[in-house]
Amino acid sequence: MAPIPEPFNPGLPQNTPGLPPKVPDTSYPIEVRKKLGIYGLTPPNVESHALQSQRCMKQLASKTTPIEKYIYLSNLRNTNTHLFYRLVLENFTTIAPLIYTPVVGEACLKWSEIYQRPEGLYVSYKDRGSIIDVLRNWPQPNVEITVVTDGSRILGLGDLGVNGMGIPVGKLALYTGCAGIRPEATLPLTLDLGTNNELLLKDPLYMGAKMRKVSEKEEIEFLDELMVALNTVWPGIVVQFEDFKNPFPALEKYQHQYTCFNDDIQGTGAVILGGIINALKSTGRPIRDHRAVFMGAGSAGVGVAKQIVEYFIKEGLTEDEARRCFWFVDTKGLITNDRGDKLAQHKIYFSRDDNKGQQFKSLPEVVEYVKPTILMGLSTMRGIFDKSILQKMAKLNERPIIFPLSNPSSNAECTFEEAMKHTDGKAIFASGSPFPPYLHNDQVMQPSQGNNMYVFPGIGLGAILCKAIHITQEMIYTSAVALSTAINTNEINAGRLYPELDRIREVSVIVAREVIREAQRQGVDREKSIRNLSDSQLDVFIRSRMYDPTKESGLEEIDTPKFRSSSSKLRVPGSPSKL
Ligand SMILES: NC(=O)c1ccc[n+]([C@@H]2O[C@H](COP(=O)([O-])OP(=O)(O)OC[C@H]3O[C@@H](n4cnc5c(N)ncnc54)[C@H](O)[C@@H]3O)[C@@H](O)[C@H]2O)c1
Ligand SMILES: O=C(O)C[C@H](O)C(=O)O
Ligand SMILES: [Mg+2]
Repeated sequence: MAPIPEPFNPGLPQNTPGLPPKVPDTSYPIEVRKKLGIYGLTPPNVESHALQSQRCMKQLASKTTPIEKYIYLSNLRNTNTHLFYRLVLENFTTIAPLIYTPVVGEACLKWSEIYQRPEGLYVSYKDRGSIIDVLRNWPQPNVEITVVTDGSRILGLGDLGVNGMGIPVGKLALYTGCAGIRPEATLPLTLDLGTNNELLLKDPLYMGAKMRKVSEKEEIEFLDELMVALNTVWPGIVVQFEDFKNPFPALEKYQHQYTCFNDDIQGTGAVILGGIINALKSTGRPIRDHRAVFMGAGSAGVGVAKQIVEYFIKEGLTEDEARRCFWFVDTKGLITNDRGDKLAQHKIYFSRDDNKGQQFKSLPEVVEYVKPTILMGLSTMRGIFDKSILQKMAKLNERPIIFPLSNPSSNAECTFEEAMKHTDGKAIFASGSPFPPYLHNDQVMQPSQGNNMYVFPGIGLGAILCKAIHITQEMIYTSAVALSTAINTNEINAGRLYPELDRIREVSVIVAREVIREAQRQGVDREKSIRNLSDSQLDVFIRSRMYDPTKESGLEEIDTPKFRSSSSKLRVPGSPSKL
């Protein structure tokens, strides 16, 4: 494997291709420094992890803008990965918004300006016919998971072309942070299929091809080659599709062929179902009496509603009754069969046929007509849940469910403060990006964050560990139910819909366990040796496979057998057979 060409830096040791880099880490004992041949490259004192963290958090605090903090953390991840992840795990609620939404959105917008080094792999349309050769240039041999985007719909920020690389990088940092996938087993992948963003096409600093986005047919032909190439270089690799403008064709085509899922349709569907199960319980209203208005009928909106339909059916509604609990609004208004335009395929399932010829052009009209109990925002439209809509929701409902889910924060349909103020604290709330707590009538109200980061790390980890052949719809659904049960009594009493974020590793273990169990029930697991483990043994097994940056000694560099992937080489505790 070819190493990533490093710029000449006389102060850094040479790395061995395929092995973790030698990092002059100030916590390494003297013997380790000597064994690694890096003795003398660090100041003499051997520091504790706590002291290192203290210095880093001070340095982080000294950066005045979010983007400076993002750049600082990126540099740390690239120069001392274990220290970076120790910091992430100790300070998850502080650091997640800096490496993920919302700041990753700003980083993508400015990617051409802030770019310093390769952090993932770029595959271009002109590489078709030889995609596999580009993949083989990636220096890590044991890749187990990739997050792939074409940058065409980055959060709610639109088409950012190859500047979208921040998203695979950020999602995979959460895979490592939240689910303990080893950093060297992750591959951030960005496809340069062109861009329709005029500003980027004119920007001399833009680093992608100055060509318009290829056609849908050309895109799928390219993806066909990519999927074969990925599975040839890293057989069984888990592929997470992310932030594609039109993700439906790829998901339909590949979900029964490869180990893959779409995070925006399926991951989001699962995380919102997990939260809505808890929200519905707090309204005390029977399920069949709920009416949901969805602002935005894209991949995320439809993905979320379909997942909730499945839940309503399991709770006793017929499919038709369940489907009819949903009203979708897009740029043209309420989606109806007789609106007069040709509906995109994914909108047809929820299109209304009971509007008696009436059409509703705006959200206020739809809210007036439907009298919803649930308002979901996946429209990218900042502020569309305005004061009058929120007041109306509070008038209609004792506890209105209001989920402004668009990312980043600058695209949210309303803020937590707005939701609390205009519903007099009655809203049951979750947003895609984090908001600060809000003081209402002397009570500190805590917002919930309905972001797919609660499930995708556990789904990926589960799929890797059981060596899933496919990631089935049932595995996705199960991840949602697992998430809904992961919340504890204290969190429920504090009004939360999701577990506290600093318990995210525990949550990922629960999600991974249930995903593995579902794969086993469906017979799509290739790793049969873990079938007989009890739930608690399975949890021990999962934890044993999770990367723990506090346990890394530095000797992995010279101790090849320890350079491992999550799914191979280690023994299952209590299991006689080697995996
Ligand atoms: N919270 C999460 O975990 C999560 C997950 C996935 C996506 N999202 C967010 O959801 C948003 C949408 O993502 P998507 O993948 O569905 O995008 P998409 O482009 O597929 O869909 C966007 C939808 O919004 C509608 N829309 C846009 N402008 C509108 C307007 N002015 N009035 C009415 N409707 C309008 C479009 O018609 C479309 O139906 C993004 O902001 C994304 O960040 C959040
Ligand atoms: O990236 C996120 O924060 C969530 C989601 O995948 C999105 O596209 O907004
Ligand atoms: Mg996304």
